Amino acid sequence: MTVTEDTTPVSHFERIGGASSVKTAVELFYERVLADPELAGYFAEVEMAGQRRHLAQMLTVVLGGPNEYTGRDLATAHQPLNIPVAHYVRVGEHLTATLTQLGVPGDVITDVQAVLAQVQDQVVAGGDRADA
Ligand code: HEM
Repeated sequence: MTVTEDTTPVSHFERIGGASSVKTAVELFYERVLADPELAGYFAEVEMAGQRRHLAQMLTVVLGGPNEYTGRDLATAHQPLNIPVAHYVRVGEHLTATLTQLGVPGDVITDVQAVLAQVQDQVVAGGDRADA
C-alpha cells in the first residue's frame, strides 16, 4: 500500500532539504543562466543578490514551503523584457537541469515544470493574460 505517500503532509520543500537546498539550486541555476550567451544579456543590469533571493522565495512557494515572496508579480517583472518563447524554454531547461544535477526527485521536477507551464503567459512577450 502506498496510501501514506498520498496522505502524509510532507511538502516537496521539506523533501528536498528545505531552504538551504533551494538556495543551492538558485545559485547553480543562475550560474548556468549567466553562462548562457543567449540569456546573460537580460541580467546585465540586474542586481543578482536580490534576484536570487526573490527566485528562492518563489521556488519555496512552488515547492509548498512558506510564502515569504517579496518580489513583483511575474507579468510586471517580465513583460517589459519582451522575452520570446525560445528563451523561456531555455530558462526552463536550465532549471530542470539544475534540479536533476542536485538529485531532486523526478516527481518534484515534474510538478515544478507544471508550474512553469502555468506562468508562461505572464513571462513571455505579449502573453500577459491578466484577467482584467
Ligand atoms: C520561467 C519562469 C520564470 C520565473 C518563475 C521567473 C521568476 C522571476 C522572479 C521571481 C523575478 C524577480 C522579480 C522581482 O524581483 O520583483 C524575476 C525577474 C527577472 N527575470 Fe524571471 N522568471 C522566469 C522566466 C524568465 C525568463 C525566461 C527570463 C529571460 C529570458 C527572465 C529574466 C528575468 C529578468 C531579467 C529579471 C529581472 C527584471 C528586473 O529586475 O527588472 N525570467 N524572474
